[in-house]
Amino acid sequence: MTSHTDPQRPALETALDALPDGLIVLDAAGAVTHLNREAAMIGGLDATTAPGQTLARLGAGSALNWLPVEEMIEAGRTGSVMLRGDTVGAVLVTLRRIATGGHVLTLRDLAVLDHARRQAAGQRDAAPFPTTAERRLRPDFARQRHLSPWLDRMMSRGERALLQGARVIITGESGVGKTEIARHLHAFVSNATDPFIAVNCAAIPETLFESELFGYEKGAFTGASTEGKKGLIEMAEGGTLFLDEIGEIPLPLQAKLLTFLEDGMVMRIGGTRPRRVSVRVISATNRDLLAMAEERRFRLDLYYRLAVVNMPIKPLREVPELLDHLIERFLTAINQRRSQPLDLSEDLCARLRAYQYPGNIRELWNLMQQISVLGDDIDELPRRLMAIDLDVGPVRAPATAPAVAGAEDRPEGLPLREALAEYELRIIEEAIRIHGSKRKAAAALGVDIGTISRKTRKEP
Ligand SMILES: Nc1ncnc2c1ncn2[C@@H]1O[C@H](COP(=O)(O)OP(=O)(O)OP(=O)(O)O)[C@@H](O)[C@H]1O
Repeated sequence: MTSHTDPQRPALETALDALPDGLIVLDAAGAVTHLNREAAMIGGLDATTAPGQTLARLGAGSALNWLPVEEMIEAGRTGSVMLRGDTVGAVLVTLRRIATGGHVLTLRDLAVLDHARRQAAGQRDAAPFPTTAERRLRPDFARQRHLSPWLDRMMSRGERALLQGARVIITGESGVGKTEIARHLHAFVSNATDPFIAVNCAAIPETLFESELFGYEKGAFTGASTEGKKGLIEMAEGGTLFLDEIGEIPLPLQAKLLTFLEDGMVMRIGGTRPRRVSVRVISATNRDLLAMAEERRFRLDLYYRLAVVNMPIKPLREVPELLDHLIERFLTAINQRRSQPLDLSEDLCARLRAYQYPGNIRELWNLMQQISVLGDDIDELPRRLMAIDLDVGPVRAPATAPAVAGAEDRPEGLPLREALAEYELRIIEEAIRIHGSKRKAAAALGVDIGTISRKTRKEP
């Protein structure tokens, strides 16, 4: 290893930061001399303050319990040990002594090794495996449920439903975390090796839908593989099939999906023999499926097969306790990648809290990454954030109006679309009442004044 004054060091550090495994080097006194980016990610460690610290001090409050490694060093032992943490999962740490009298530690995330093992065994996954940075950003649902009784109730509802074998549909605006919730529900009821197959129904071209979902037998059509191919439903055998954006599924395919949901049998294209497949189905949408059913664009019988239990997820702007937590969590994640920690000014924090996030959690993460790049430069920061009038203050949804109009929440006797319009009007009127003018209410709700005027105009 090179010393701090070695001119080669920046190049070497860059190379160490590109390693897929975590690497920590300790000197003979047990102080950290090097800690690469992956080690900071996997271990939840702060790379900026690491040099010179002992593992015991550095590890206090980190994502992993480092005690077994400290004990090995103290006992003069080397070898491998498995560490665990709340949000990190299992990490294999290997300790070796080096000629300087110090130690080198490598950190390998077991989830990555397990994924590689399954790939080698031919059990391909539909989605590429996320990087450690992405996985470290995965929601800390235990903490979030503690902070938000509403989220806790909703998650418990989903967990109970799956335990009882009922199908769940997760509804809510884009970016509220429907996919993450589906992943959590899957993990809650499955073994670690059970497949979770996420299908984005909006992303599959209509012509390929049937073969992707149901697979085909060899020679089923020109261009078909000579081996035939399992569809995504079969790939989810023994695990969970997550049908995201279910509202986008083409009508003819809806009938075929309905048949599968009713009898659990899959017929590949060109096949003659149906196969029984045992999968749990979770679906999600940001569309109003009942309104689509009224317009004959979504089959009502399919809706009732999929939506035994509904999990309506609130937009981020209506869950301020989660917003604060996420700002903090994303800031920590950003700082793990920076050499100089990002310090958010009070003004910027207030803006991040007041903003209405039409793109929800995805937009918050995107904004925070932009801020990390642009710094506190007012001229450069996204205009939508800087246009907020902080004197007006944020409007959260009035307590009288439910945040998401779930089927069970709608006023007696009103069709869903009218019920939604009525909720919207209530929220707007409440904002006008709180802020005293339509202009201020528009600013607080993050819409333009024209929208407020139009929606509050009384029909003759
Ligand atoms: N509870 C959460 N805590 C932290 N990050 C979250 C949480 N929920 C979602 N995210 C992050 O926000 C982004 C959007 O989440 P996700 O894809 O689950 O939303 P979605 O509702 O499924 O969106 P879409 O409807 O567009 O598919 C992802 O980067 C995800 O990791």
